[in-house]
Amino acid sequence: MYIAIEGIDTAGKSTQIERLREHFKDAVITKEPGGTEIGKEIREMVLSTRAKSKRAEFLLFLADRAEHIKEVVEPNQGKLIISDRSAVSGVAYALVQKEIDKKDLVLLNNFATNGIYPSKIFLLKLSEDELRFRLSQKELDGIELRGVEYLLNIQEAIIEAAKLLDLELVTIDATRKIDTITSEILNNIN
Ligand SMILES: Nc1ncnc2c1ncn2[C@@H]1O[C@H](COP(=O)(O)OP(=O)(O)OP(=O)(O)O)[C@@H](O)[C@H]1O
Ligand SMILES: Cc1cn([C@H]2C[C@H](O)[C@@H](COP(=O)(O)O)O2)c(=O)[nH]c1=O
Repeated sequence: MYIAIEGIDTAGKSTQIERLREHFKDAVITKEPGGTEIGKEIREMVLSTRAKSKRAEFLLFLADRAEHIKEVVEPNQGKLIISDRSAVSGVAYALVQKEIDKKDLVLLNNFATNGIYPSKIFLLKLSEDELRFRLSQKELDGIELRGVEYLLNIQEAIIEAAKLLDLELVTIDATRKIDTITSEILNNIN
C-alpha cells in the first residue's frame, strides 16, 4: 500500500511521518522532492527557486517524481510506502501557478508516475492563524517566502488536485494535538 501525507509547508507532515515510522517499523518512508540520489540535487535546485520559468520548475518536480516512482515506489509495491508529498503536491502547486492547463497536468503526471499513485492521501489542513504562527517560527525557503495567501491557495488546490487525479483524500484538522492527528491517520490506515 502506497500512501502520501500532504499539506502546505509547516502543516506537520514530517512530524506525523516520524510518528508513523515508529509505528510501522517495516514501512518504506520516503518523500518528494528528494527521495532519491538525483532527487536530492533536484530538491536543492527547486527550493532555491533559481528557475526563472515556472514550467522549468514544474518539470524539475516532475523529473524528481519519475525517478522516485522508478527507484522507490515500484520496487517496494508489496510493502507499506509512506511518502511526504506526492503527485498531488505537484498538481496543486501547478494549479496555483496557472501556467499549464488541467488536462496537461494530469497527462504529464501520468507520464512521470507511469500511472502509479498513492491509494490514499492524507491532507493535514491548517487554519490561517496557525499557518502564520508556524511560519513565524522558522527560516523560510524560497517557496515559503511566497506568503500566507499563496500557501492557503495551495491548500485549497490540494483538494482539487486529488479530485483531478481521482485519488481518495482524507482531510485531517492539523491544528489539533500531534497525538490526536497520529491516531486519526492510524485509524484510517488500518
Ligand atoms: N499538531 C501540531 N501542533 C503544533 N505544532 C505542530 C504540530 N505538528 C507539527 N508542529 C510543528 O510545526 C512545525 C512544522 O512541522 P513539520 O516540519 O512537521 O511540517 P511539514 O509539513 O513537514 O513542513 P514543511 O513542508 O515545511 O517541511 C514544527 O515546528 C513542528 O514541531
Ligand atoms: C512535490 C512538490 C513540492 N513542491 C513544493 C512544496 C514545498 O514548498 C517544497 C518542498 O518542501 P518540503 O520541505 O518537502 O515540504 O516544494 C512543489 O512546488 N511542487 C511539487 O511537485
